Amino acid sequence: MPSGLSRVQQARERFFDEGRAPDGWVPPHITRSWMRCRSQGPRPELWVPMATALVRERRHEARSLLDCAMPELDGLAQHAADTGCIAVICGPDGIILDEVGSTEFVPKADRVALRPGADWSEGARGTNAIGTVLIEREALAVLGGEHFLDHNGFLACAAAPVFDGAGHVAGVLDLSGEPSRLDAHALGLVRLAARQIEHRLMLASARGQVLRFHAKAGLLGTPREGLLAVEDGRVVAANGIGLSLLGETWDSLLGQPVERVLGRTWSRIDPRGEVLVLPSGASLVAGIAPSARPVAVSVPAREAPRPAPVADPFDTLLAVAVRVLDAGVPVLVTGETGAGKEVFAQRLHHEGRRRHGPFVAVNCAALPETLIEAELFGYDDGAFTGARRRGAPGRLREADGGVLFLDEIGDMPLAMQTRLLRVLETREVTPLGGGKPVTVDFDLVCATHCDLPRLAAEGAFRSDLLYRIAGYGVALPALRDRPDRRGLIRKLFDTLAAPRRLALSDEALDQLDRHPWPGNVRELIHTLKTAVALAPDGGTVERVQLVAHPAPADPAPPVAAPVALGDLTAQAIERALQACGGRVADTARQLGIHRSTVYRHLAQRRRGH
Ligand SMILES: Nc1ncnc2c1ncn2[C@@H]1O[C@H](COP(=O)(O)OP(=O)(O)OP(=O)(O)O)[C@@H](O)[C@H]1O
Repeated sequence: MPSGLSRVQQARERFFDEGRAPDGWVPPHITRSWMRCRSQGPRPELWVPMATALVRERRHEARSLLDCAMPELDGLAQHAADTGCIAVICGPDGIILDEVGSTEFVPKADRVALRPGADWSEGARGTNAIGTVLIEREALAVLGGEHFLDHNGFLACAAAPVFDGAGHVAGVLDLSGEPSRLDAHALGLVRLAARQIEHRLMLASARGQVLRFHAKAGLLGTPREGLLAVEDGRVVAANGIGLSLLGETWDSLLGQPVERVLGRTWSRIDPRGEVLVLPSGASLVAGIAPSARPVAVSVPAREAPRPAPVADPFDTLLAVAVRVLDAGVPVLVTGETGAGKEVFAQRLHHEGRRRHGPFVAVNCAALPETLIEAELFGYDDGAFTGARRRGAPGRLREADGGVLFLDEIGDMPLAMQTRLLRVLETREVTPLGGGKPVTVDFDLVCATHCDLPRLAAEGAFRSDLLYRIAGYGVALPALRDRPDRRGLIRKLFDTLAAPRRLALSDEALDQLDRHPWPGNVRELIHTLKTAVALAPDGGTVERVQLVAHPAPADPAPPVAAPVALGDLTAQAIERALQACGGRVADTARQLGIHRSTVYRHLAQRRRGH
């Protein structure tokens, strides 16, 4: 379908390498989207699957959209299967709710997580047909290299918004395939199907009396008619066709007295149809639609077209934790470094009741003790003399209405623990400098690699705070203990290797599966990235380079006692810190460890451990 792929290539070079606007080289909606995506900064490289139970819940929430879309999806399924594409329907947040189409394309779509439960908003995936439609609010195509992220470059997608009667996007319908397979009619097809879904959705859900109208009498009663819902003499909903027939927009029309729009004679309209003379002098044929009724929900929601993947402990833990957090209970996530505690917290936010509020993450080990108080609780104008004279609200207040994530909570100094406890008890924050207390409302997620009950027993952590933050505990398993380890390794490899079309040999998979992974998923991702970087395009990774770690089951030699290892790590960090002039980021890079490990070391040094 795309002609001029090289133009896109040139546009990419202009934009990504030279920082120049790609105007005229790609369609204007692509330019606008690239600009938005660049200003948002980097996005996660990997897609973390949504728990199956949560996908089911999303589908239940969107059941009227799905019921109304089902006839169109069934219609598109055949077209998609014949052309080697898939058709998907998403909710208003860009989460894919259902997919149908070519079984041949599904595994390829899977590589980039184009599947139910995945988030295809622009914020998550950069420029793509679904996410860009949600922002541009019109049907459009995104072809090959027009995708913001390189690894989506093998896709060609055409999508159209589905509007409800108030002009909100209720969902997005999308056709996706490889550029050579998506035909020239795809955009017209999704646009037409989206209109039909809107028509059905409006008839099924509009309040009041629904009027149908068109300039041509023969189109009355078809999905190409205009619809207007009237309640208490005012317009409460309209479909897009109705707006264009009347020359209105949702903003100009909703809430208006119906006489203003349709003229005095509107009340004479009957079900058989009547000629209506508008205040503008134009005439339309109008009738009354059968009374609105709630959409039938007896049809069971469609299940995802493939069997559920091997049980992912992350998924199971997440589904329960979301419910607990949504009930206002603080969640404490524990697990080894790199096990995915922060990813878990982000997903709790993303899938919980506060998903539209902020996600504010504070790494308690990364903040110098002198700054942590101001950073968390904020300060009033004049609380400090010198550089920053204006006040700051503090991270706790920034989290209002959202989720506050306190990472490495075990490293929080005792004085700060006391203040935090007071905030959690009173739900009020008092900024430094004696300002007035401000009420805050957030859901709390904390994480730690420490044994908090032991710290509490030793007096290094307040036990009353421990009870407050650990309303519900989630212990993330280490990678070596995960039953789905092989599947996870393969999935991460496939995602990272997709742009290079690499395969992973069974021997390499066995080798990865046997490794003890003390650095958990973080170490696995680094290892896979290195393997992918070293392999030739289109080849097979036969062996991977692994750092030698003593396997946990190995009889450990006496010198490798954990304490001695801990000391060795501390010495290595100290040496690297010295060599890097105390710069944490450089130190972490030199040692190939995460910055938070260095910060944690510094925090322990501060506390004299
Ligand atoms: N289930 C997952 N799928 C994909 N990537 C993951 C998953 N879990 C973790 N990761 C990746 O592994 C890395 C480490 O994850 P994260 O920072 O959440 O771990 P952590 O337990 O908070 O580590 P630390 O205690 O060292 O801060 C990140 O790059 C993250 O993107």
